[in-house]
Amino acid sequence: MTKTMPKAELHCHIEGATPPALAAAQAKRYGIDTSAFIKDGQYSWQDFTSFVQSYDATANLFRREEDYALLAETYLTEIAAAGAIYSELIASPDQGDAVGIGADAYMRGLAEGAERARAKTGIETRLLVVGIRHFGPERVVKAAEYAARRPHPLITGFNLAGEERMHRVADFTRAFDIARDAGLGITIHAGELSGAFSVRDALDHVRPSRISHGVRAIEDADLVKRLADEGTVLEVCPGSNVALGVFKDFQSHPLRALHDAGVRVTLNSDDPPFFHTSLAREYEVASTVMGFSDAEILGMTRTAIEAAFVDEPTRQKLLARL
Ligand SMILES: Nc1ncnc2[nH]cnc12
Ligand SMILES: [Zn+2]
Repeated sequence: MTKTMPKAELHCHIEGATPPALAAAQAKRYGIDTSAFIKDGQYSWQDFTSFVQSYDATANLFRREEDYALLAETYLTEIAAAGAIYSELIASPDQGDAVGIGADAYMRGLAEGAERARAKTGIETRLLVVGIRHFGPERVVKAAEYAARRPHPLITGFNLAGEERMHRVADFTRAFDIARDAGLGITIHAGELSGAFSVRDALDHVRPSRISHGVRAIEDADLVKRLADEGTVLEVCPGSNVALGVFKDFQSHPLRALHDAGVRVTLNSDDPPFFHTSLAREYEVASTVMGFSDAEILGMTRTAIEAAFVDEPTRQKLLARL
């Protein structure tokens, strides 16, 4: 029974967590037509490329610092009500620039929302600055330089997301070196749309403590062993993987195989309403469809908090709540 279990999430894109009802309210506020990407109250897309287009169109519905506070407060309050005690949100300074308020106001808004949710529910939140792979290495370096300035105390990590099939991981080593040298936690999207090679490249060139997805590593037994030996934590999103067709269904998903091979795995929602899921549903599916015991699932939550990009006192406080 996972409903009342404590939960933690390391991999959720904040704009990708926008409830369609909130998207509709924002669209009304700004007089934006959403019929191209919201149909019958659901986000509409067919493949990863059109998912990114819907994602970007939704992201553009948030235009003021207060909008971002509302978005973060709404999502964090929702998952706290489902038992989440910790959340890391993937946030893009490029998006703050795209809507014209700049990265600082964008991050301040998200942090304000996180603070409101914490005051109401106790949920602890951190923000991960993300570089967008299909914007190219130079723009990702700029995102890393922004994060390296440590512009907000809640910003504790750096990630790379976007179109995994563009460029090579090696093209982004400078961005990750800048982020790592600034003391930020390092994670990277790999092994989702591209195969095992992209996970190996991530380990070789970026040396992350975590990988967003990483699940295609299952195609290479030696790589699975390497992940287990090195203790790299995978931020696995089964609902996202099935929705995007990375695996055809939950029964074919390698979460059980990775877990039983000793790889440290966690449960995450990625872009929950886009993939018709939620953090609570990921926990429920892990239990009722993938057959994980309550103890195994609690272990995944523990792993998430052990791998969280937080200070030690906060980590200990969170571990004490498990
Ligand atoms: N699943 C995903 N993969 C890569 N980039 C993303 N941005 C938002 N969701 C993503
Ligand atoms: Zn993701």
